[in-house]
Amino acid sequence: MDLDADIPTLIDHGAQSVGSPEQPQGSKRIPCTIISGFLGAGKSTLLKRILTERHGYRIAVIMNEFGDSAEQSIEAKTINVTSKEDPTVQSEEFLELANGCLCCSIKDAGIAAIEKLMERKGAFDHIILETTGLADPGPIASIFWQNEEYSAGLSREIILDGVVCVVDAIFGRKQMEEDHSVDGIGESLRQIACSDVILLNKVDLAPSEDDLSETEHMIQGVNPSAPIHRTTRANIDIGRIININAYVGVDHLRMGAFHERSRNASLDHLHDLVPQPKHYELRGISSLQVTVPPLSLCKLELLEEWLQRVLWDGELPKDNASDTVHQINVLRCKGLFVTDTGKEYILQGVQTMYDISEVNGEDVQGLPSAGKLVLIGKGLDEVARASLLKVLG
Ligand SMILES: Nc1nc2c(ncn2[C@@H]2O[C@H](COP(=O)(O)OP(=O)(O)OP(=O)(O)O)[C@@H](O)[C@H]2O)c(=O)[nH]1
Repeated sequence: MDLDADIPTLIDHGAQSVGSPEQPQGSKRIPCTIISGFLGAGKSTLLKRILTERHGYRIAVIMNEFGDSAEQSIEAKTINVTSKEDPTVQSEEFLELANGCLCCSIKDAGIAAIEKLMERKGAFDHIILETTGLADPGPIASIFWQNEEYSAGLSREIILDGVVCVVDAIFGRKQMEEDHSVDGIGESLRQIACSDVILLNKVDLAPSEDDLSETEHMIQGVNPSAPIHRTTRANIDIGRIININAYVGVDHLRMGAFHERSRNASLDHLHDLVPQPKHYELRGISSLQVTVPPLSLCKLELLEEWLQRVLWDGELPKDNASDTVHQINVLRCKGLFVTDTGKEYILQGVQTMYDISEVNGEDVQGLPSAGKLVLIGKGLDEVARASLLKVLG
């Protein structure tokens, strides 16, 4: 199943930030894609494909290790000397590949690896970061927002493009059904919840069409907003997983005491993304989708307060009629809001962080008559829906 029609594409038209530092003239930020995936689902197969195929993109791939997956099987044009201290020492941290890609091995995870890579700026146009070993992509996606060091420096150079999850078509369903962890949300479900694109890989091994459909149905139940692409040996048009601009408009975070408005942004088709509301729950994870009518600015503020309560305090605002605490754990949220004054806003959020940014006037092509809101996480039941609808009503 290809759900392209439902892709929540957020397109950057070079909109200017509101309340955020201006981009230096002529500097274009490098998009970064995070790849997560179930054990054995085909992440390395996908990366190998990216590093070897002639796709025309110059991609820097940061792998947790390339000893077994790349070095032996990929013909490198050069093995670069990268030691600053002693240029005669070959550290083999970077491989420049025949197809124009750059392969980089993470020994020091996260920011340090990206910083090191950025020393080679100009040699690539896109970064792909593999998260093997870091099963939950949420925290790594959030370093693009929350890490002070990162925000101060690299976020001016790099922008989160999207999170891709590779799911095993054979064992994926079982992994999701049996998924558990101490806080009740297992790794595979977190990965699906946080994804912007899903590759259902190993479809050649699937016993039947029904079996694949059932897995897709389960994935969609957890994350209705991510398109699913069926693949064999991770054979995917690379344009479907990179430059998807899933996070455009998110430069700054709002978390705890942070209250920064971020840059403008534009979007395309977000209003088409949400299928009809239905409640589907898998190990406590479900999604809540609502159509949001045109809002007054006052209503928009009330909606934002509701979101803050849910994202930051992990509970619904208390109903006057009862003292019951209704706990919520949101892993991912996204939305489009339209105001009665003709403005559009997009919401993007990962875990406790979110950003609401106004869409640039010139980027609004035919104002949709209504907005949408999608929340993915725990506790998003009918009580949560009623509470949200009360705010919107
Ligand atoms: N038949 C078939 N085999 C596949 C497919 N994709 C990957 N494989 C094989 O499945 C095995 C696991 O694939 P990897 O790409 O190593 O999976 P991974 O997600 O990187 O695995 P971990 O890093 O161990 O979690 C390898 O033997 C691949 O050759 C596919 O679509 N069909």
